[in-house]
Amino acid sequence: MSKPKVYITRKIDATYLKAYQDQLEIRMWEKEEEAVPKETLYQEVADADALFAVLSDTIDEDLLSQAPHLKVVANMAVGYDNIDLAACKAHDVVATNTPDVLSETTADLGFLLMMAAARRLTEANDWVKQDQWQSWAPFYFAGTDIQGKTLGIVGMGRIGEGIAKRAAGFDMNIQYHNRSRKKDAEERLHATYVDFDELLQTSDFIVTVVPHTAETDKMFNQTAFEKMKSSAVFVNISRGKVVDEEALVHALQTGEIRSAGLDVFEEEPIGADHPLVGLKNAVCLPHIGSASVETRTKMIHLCMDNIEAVVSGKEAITPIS
Ligand SMILES: NC(=O)C1=CN([C@@H]2O[C@H](COP(=O)(O)OP(=O)(O)OC[C@H]3O[C@@H](n4cnc5c(N)ncnc54)[C@H](O)[C@@H]3O)[C@@H](O)[C@H]2O)C=CC1
Ligand SMILES: O=C(O)C(=O)CO
Repeated sequence: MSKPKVYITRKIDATYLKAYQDQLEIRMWEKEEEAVPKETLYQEVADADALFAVLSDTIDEDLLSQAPHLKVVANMAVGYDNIDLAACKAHDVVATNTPDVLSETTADLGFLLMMAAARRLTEANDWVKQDQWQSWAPFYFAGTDIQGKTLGIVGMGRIGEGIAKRAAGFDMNIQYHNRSRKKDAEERLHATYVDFDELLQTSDFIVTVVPHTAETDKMFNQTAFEKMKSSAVFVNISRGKVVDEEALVHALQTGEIRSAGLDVFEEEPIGADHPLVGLKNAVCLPHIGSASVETRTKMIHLCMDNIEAVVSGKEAITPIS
C-alpha cells in the first residue's frame, strides 16, 4: 500500500523527519528562506494527503480546490490568520496549529523587546559597532526603568500569561485587557482587568499578544496611540496587522510615545527602507518570537504528529477549533 503523501512548504533538515519516513512519503520545497512559488505549491498539493505549512503560506479556497486528496493542513504556528477555516471545513480538511509549545519562548522575546526598547539596547549596540564610543557620560543612552512601572497586556492568553509571570519577577504592576475577563489569571498573576481605553491611558508598557482577527485589525490606531502616555513603550509580538503602522510611525516620530519593540509587521518581510527601520526609537526584529532551536523543534514535531494522526484516521492532537 502506498504511503500518505506530505508536502512541506519550507526546507527542514532530514533529521527532524527521520521518525516519520516509514509511515509517510515526504516531499518538500528545498529552500529555507524563499517561499515556494504558487505554481509549484499548487502542483505539489494535487496529490498530497497532508500539507505542512508556515505562517506566510495562504491556505484558502483557491489552494484547497487544487488539493482533492488533502486531509490535513498543519500550520507551523499558533496563529492561523493565514488559513481560511471555513474553506478547510467545506473541503473536509482538518487544520492544526502549534499552541503551548512556543508560549514561553515567545513570552521571553516579548520581554526582551520591552527591555530593549526601554533601555535603548539596539541604539547603544549600533553606536559601539560604528566606533562612536569616546568616553563614559552620565546620561548617554539613558533609558527608562521597568521595575515599579505598570505593564498593560492586551490579550491575556497563553503567551500573555507568560509575559505577566515574567513581569512579576521585575516588580511590575500588571493590568490586562482581554476579550473576556479571566478571574483565575487575576488571582494567579496578581493582574487587574481594565478596559482597553484605561489600559492605553494608564500603562507605562503595553504589550499586545492578541490573534489577528477582524476585531483586532488595526486596534492600535491613531486614536489608541494618542491615548497612551508620552513615556509609553509599545511592544507588538502578535501580528503586524493589529497595528496601523502609519499611526505608529507618527507616534514615534512626534514623541506621542517613547519607543516600540516590534517582532511583526503589516506586510512581511520588511526591508531597510521601511519607515519603522529608520527610527532610532523602534527595535525591529524579523518575526522570531518562537525562534529557539528547542521550540522550533517542538513545533516541527507537533506538526508532523498532527499529520500522522489525521492521515491514519485518528483525531488531530491540536486541531484549530
Ligand atoms: N511573534 C511571534 O513569533 C509569535 C506570535 N504569536 C501571536 O500571538 C497570538 C497569541 O497566541 P496565544 O497566546 O498562544 O493565543 P491565545 O489564544 O492563548 O491568547 C490570545 C488571547 O487574546 C484574546 N483576544 C482575542 N481577541 C481579542 C480582542 N479583540 N480583544 C482583547 N483580547 C482578545 C483571547 O481571548 C485570548 O485570551 C497568536 O495568535 C499569534 O498571532 C504567537 C506565537 C509567536
Ligand atoms: O506561532 C506563531 O503564530 C508565530 O507567529 C510564529 O511562531
